[in-house]
Amino acid sequence: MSAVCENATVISSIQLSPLLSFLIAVQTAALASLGGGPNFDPKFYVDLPLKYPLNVTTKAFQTLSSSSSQNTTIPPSAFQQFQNSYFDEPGSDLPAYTPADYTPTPANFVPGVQNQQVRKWALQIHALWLILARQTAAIVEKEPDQHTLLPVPQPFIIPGDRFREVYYWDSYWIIRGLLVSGLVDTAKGIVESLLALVEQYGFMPNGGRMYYENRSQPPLLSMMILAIFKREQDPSLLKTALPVLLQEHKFWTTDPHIVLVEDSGCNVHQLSRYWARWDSPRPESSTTDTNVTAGLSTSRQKQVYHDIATAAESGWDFSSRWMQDQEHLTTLRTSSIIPVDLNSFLFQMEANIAFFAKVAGDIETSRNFSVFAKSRKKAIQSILWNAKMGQWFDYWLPACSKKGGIYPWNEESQNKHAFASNFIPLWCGVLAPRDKKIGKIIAALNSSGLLLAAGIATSLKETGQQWDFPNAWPPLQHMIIEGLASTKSHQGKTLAVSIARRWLSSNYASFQVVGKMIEKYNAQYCGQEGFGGEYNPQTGFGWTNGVVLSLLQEYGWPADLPIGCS
Ligand SMILES: OC[C@H]1O[C@H](O[C@H]2O[C@H](CO)[C@@H](O)[C@H](O)[C@H]2O)[C@H](O)[C@@H](O)[C@@H]1O
Repeated sequence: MSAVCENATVISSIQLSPLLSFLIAVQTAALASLGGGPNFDPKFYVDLPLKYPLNVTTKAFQTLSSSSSQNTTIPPSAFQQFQNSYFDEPGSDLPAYTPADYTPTPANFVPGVQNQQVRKWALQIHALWLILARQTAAIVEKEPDQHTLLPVPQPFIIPGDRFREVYYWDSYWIIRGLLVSGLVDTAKGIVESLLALVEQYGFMPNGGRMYYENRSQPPLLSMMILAIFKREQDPSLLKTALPVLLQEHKFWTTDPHIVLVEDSGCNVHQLSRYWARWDSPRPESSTTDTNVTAGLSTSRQKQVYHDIATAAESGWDFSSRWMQDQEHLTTLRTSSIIPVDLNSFLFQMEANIAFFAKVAGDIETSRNFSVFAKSRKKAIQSILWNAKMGQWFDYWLPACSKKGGIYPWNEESQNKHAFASNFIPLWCGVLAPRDKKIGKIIAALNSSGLLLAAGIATSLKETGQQWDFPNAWPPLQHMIIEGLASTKSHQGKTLAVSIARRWLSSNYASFQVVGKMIEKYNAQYCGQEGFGGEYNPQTGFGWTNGVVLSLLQEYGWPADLPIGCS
């Protein structure tokens, strides 16, 4: 039988807009002129709003570049002057906004929190929504060639710091927190904005910037809608969202995201992978990516750029999870991997669509999606589940597929390293709450080495990348805690409470020292922030706040239980 091998893969890349091409040139010039260092952030330059039309600004930049002596380096003072004269501050096109549904002390707020210190902290976090709420300035729609921002119809909550725009998967935990805070209309507004973006693009971009149009992020839109429905029981949002979710589902289940794998019993399964439509440096990190691929052949560079952008689509940018040698970005293989979490999220999306369609009275769609969910569950259990090890593993596609693009299955192609993602299917309801496998999964999690004093580590490998050891990310904690709690296992439920308490203690202790909430923490040591990756740790922080409020709502905090690091 003839085989199709990896080097035959075609990456179709979308076009870079003239505005982005220009801002990348500015970013490159800024690095040369101002020098690098830990505070140089390439994203800053592609977020700069232009004061004047693109042709005027480009001309001024050309004049500045050609007037600088010898090579291309512009003197720092001249660069700074150019920046001040021709650009507004990044984020100035996203004015702050006070959500109309905000009150400083919401009714029935985290009722189970009896400890007054913890209640005070919860209210401080609640107040942070005011700092993180934004709306699109009217000028963005009026002058689209001067802003990289994607305008959206409703105000939204940003993660914080350098993340000045709306993000896809972050919004799920932000919405969970907003619902605890009683900001239901704000939560609905975010969903309305995301639905508008999906209608425009056919998928939800990574975030609200032009440079995120080449990829998506972990697909949690249907979960945001479900969270609001659980609170409000109003079917109207489900009905409006249904056709848009069908569009999103198509994006994830057609070429190039769809992958076919034949199991040992000759059954062919459909699963999905991450795949960015991009084979150049990411505009927001162009100078960084160019550095990573220096010295590689052009075709290798394109492949690495593609797998870098694809890792950003996974939300895990970057991690040894996607690297062939567990160490170097040049060995990323992200687009040749079938991820456990992505397929579990899609199972959840399919089950949600089946439910939403039933509520909307569209019985045929509901039946079809129940079948899709059932088939995906079967595929997850056949290709990704490992009965011996009691967990699910990502499947690394063998280099060659059979004719028809069908990949063979073999156990060695499961990536047996410990990652927090190996336990995400529990959250997505892939198993029934009383499934016999649950005991084994809890044992596997307990012996994985990932459960540490201050949370669940992302992996066991310390690569210096942010989605690796010893970093502990809020969404991963929350999904595993809720996954364990959703089982009928007493042990699972007890473990969920224990992880939640340690996580809250660590976030609390850090907040008492730095006065801020951080995007990621250190799983090893209580109260310490995370580190590594291509940017400094960011504060704010949307999903961190959402997870804390959601856990406090669920578990409360007894009056006599101390919080913080003991
Ligand atoms: O600028 C580098 C990368 O930054 C983002 O990724 C990280 O922050 C996001 C916002 O909190 C989060 O969703 C993601 O999981 C983080 O890794 C961005 O999403 C990337 O696309 C971008 O390249």
